[in-house]
Amino acid sequence: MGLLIDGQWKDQWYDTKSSQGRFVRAESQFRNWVTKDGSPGPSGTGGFKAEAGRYHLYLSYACPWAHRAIIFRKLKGLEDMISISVVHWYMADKGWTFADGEGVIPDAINNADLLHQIYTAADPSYTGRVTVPILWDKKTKTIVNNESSEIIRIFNSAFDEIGALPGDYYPNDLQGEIDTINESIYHNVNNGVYKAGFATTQDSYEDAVQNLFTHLDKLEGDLSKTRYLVGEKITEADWRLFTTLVRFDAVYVGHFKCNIRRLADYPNLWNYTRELYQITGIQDTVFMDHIKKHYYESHATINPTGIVPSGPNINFLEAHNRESIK
Ligand SMILES: N[C@@H](CCC(=O)N[C@@H](CS)C(=O)NCC(=O)O)C(=O)O
Repeated sequence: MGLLIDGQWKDQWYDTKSSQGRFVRAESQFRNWVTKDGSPGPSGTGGFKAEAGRYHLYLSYACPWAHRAIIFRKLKGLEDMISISVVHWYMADKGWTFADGEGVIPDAINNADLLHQIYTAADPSYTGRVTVPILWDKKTKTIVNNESSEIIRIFNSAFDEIGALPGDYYPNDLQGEIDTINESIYHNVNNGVYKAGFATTQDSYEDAVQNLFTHLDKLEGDLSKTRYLVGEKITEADWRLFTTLVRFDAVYVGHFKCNIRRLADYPNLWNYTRELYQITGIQDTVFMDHIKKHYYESHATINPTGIVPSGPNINFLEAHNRESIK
């Protein structure tokens, strides 16, 4: 684990000393948008028109943020239009790499061995974390965007006129509600598990884990009343929650010590997770092997032996009961 400083790689773990043991996630820095006509999006500069074959996604199958992008590429049928590379699950002193391994898809665009080479290819003096996902423009040879919440919005609509599948997961009339739910779930659940797992003091861990379960309990209640987070339609908010829930019992309960309850102990959340998992194509986006090996092997400060637990056995294909909830 490390970061780039003025384009030079430095191997260092997250600094929690300056934040009293709390884990604070850094902001993503590349914030341009691909749009239908190449005009600028909500942030950054223009020049990135939606074109088949022009863009490439750098992914990790382990990472919940990258998983959002994999899901939207699948839901919107963008697989022939947007090519991908997939990093190795093991992230250590060199950061993410393209070392040989099952499921790894080498970088055929920039021929990088290490993911940080993609950041310096875009900006030779880049300072910041080297994260996935990354949306790369083959034409101008730069990073368009490295923020998953924006990459999924790009995929949701920018390619609609050039052959993307129908489906709007961020419809106009629900945007306010989706944004509000996202904001809470991001801080308390998506990032909440990391705040518990990466805490380096007992107090910061306890604050984080209690807060996480307060919010999971609330979501359990909400999902007893509505089938999806924003009512009867699956939206972006559901997919953003899904990538954390699908990892919960396999990784967050054990490795991140989020063990007050398991997902399997929440009837509504667990049925809801299985329903989303069973939607056409979604199970092909879940790589449990990369997920478990990444967390348990890569975080040496949390799990120094690198032993990956054998269990739990989770059957995401078991029938769910969500049709009964309207
Ligand atoms: N805000 C970013 C976060 C992405 C992120 O933190 N990805 C993790 C993998 S799960 C990563 O690449 N971490 C490497 C690091 O922080 O050095 C997003 O949502 O795209």
